[in-house]
Amino acid sequence: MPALSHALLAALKDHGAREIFGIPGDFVLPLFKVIEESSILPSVTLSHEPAVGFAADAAARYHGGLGVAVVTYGAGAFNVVNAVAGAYAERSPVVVIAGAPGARERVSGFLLHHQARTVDTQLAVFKEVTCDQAVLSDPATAPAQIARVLRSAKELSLPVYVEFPRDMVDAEVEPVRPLPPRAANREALDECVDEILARIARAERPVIVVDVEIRRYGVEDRIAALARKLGLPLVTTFMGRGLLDNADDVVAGTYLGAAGDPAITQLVEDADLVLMLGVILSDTNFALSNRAPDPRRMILAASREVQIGHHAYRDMPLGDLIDALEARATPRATAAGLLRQRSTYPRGLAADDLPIAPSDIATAINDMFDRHGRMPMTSDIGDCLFTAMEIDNTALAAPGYYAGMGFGVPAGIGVASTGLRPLILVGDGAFQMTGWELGNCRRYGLDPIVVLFNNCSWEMLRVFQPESRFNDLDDWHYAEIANSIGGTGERVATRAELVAALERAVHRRGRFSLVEVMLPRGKTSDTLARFVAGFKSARERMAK
Ligand SMILES: Cc1ncc(Cc2csc(CCOP(=O)(O)OP(=O)(O)O)c2C)c(N)n1
Ligand SMILES: [Mg+2]
Repeated sequence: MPALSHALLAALKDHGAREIFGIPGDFVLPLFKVIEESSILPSVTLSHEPAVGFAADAAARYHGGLGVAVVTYGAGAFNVVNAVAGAYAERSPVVVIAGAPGARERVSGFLLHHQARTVDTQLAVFKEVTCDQAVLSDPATAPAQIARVLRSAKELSLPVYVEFPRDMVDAEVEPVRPLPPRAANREALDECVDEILARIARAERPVIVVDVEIRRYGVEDRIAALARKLGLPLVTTFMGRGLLDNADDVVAGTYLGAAGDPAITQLVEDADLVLMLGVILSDTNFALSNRAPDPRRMILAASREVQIGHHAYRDMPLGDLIDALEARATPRATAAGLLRQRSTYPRGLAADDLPIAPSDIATAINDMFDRHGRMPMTSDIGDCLFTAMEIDNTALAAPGYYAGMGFGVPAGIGVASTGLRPLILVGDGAFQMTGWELGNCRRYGLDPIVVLFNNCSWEMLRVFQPESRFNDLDDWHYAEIANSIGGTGERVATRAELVAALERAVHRRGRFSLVEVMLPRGKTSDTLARFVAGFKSARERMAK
């Protein structure tokens, strides 16, 4: 019989994990030894546990499997809670494996180091940010518990928690037998599909809106095929930006309500049927809608449910639904109707001596992608994410709903660890939180390109509260620091310098490149400016 540590690692791999991110500690040292020596999964250690969580989250978003974060008991585990909360909010299946005291320690009578209120406080905290939990303290039940939580992570696309007492690493157990996926009830599925297709047939101006769950459940290509067959226009939400990046004939643009492309906004808000697939009904996706989502003209397929008007079908996996819709849909209007309008993105930045504005960065990146091909992107929260809306529809992992800072750089390291070369967008405030993780790139041979928006400001706060001096950050000269932690940094202040530095970064391989873009305080991207105007007018309307 295998040791529990080996059984768990093999099960993670069987369920779609591709790598492990972590930081060891005495409560997981024996487990980390097995991880490193068994090589069942490659492992990457980082410098601070929030980054471990962000990297595991972003890796899962890109390879479509499970993200894995291994941390020590207490101090390590509590450090990763915020990243796991963000993964929960944005439907990312991260498996948190946290060390814990062994059976004898628990009854030693001592208060244990790293313990908070009680020995089980860690489990109690993670119950709030995971969909399922397992404590592997009994060899007889451990394999079944592992099978259950890993199926939960995959089926619900949500984080799960595995507590691994340090005296269980070598415990002999049965191998983990994966549980069968839970399919939709066939009759309910047929009834649901008939109702959806009937609603589409009656609609005169239907539209499809997609969001992150279509990637989490691997159905992007099938949805593109469905949109083509039905001849329906399709847009992404703010959170869903970058989805269907290989289906330019299908994606008309991104719906941003009052802050977006008016033609896209009209497509959604004038629609008499909005088919929402994998959509998170969040404020960041819909708060700027001129017309709030209306259940009478909406079908929402998300979280294994399909809501039509005011009734719902339960236990309806998105993949089963899309397969059944695609199989039973009859072709409609010509595909030409798909792209009545497609958003256009700025190109052709003049390489001149003018100072740089945030939207110039988007134009320079569009030009770079045209010359060298699109790169997978990660972004932090800040004006960099709003600027990303002006970059052509490219694969993107960003905290567009949870909106937690610190995600961008570690997420980029997570994506780079999957074998891709990402372009990372980050503001100076967020970089101050987790940007230093770039110092781990050299030992793993990772060479992401980082574009750092240095406005020496918490600019997203300043636009709402300009009178506060706490928004004035100091200038830390990040490019200089990059050179001392294994990368190459360049500081640019004109559009010509920006274009040249990006070109050098693309050709520079084997070490990370950091392009520190100097921006004036008070100047935001065009998209953020429209968002702020939209939020302020929405707030004024609510105040009346
Ligand atoms: C973990 C966390 N703590 C605080 C905040 C609150 C916040 C949202 S945006 C922002 C300023 C971001 O500054 P940065 O320089 O990165 O970007 P920019 O605005 O373009 O200049 C803060 C402090 C959030 N969202 N998450
Ligand atoms: Mg800033």
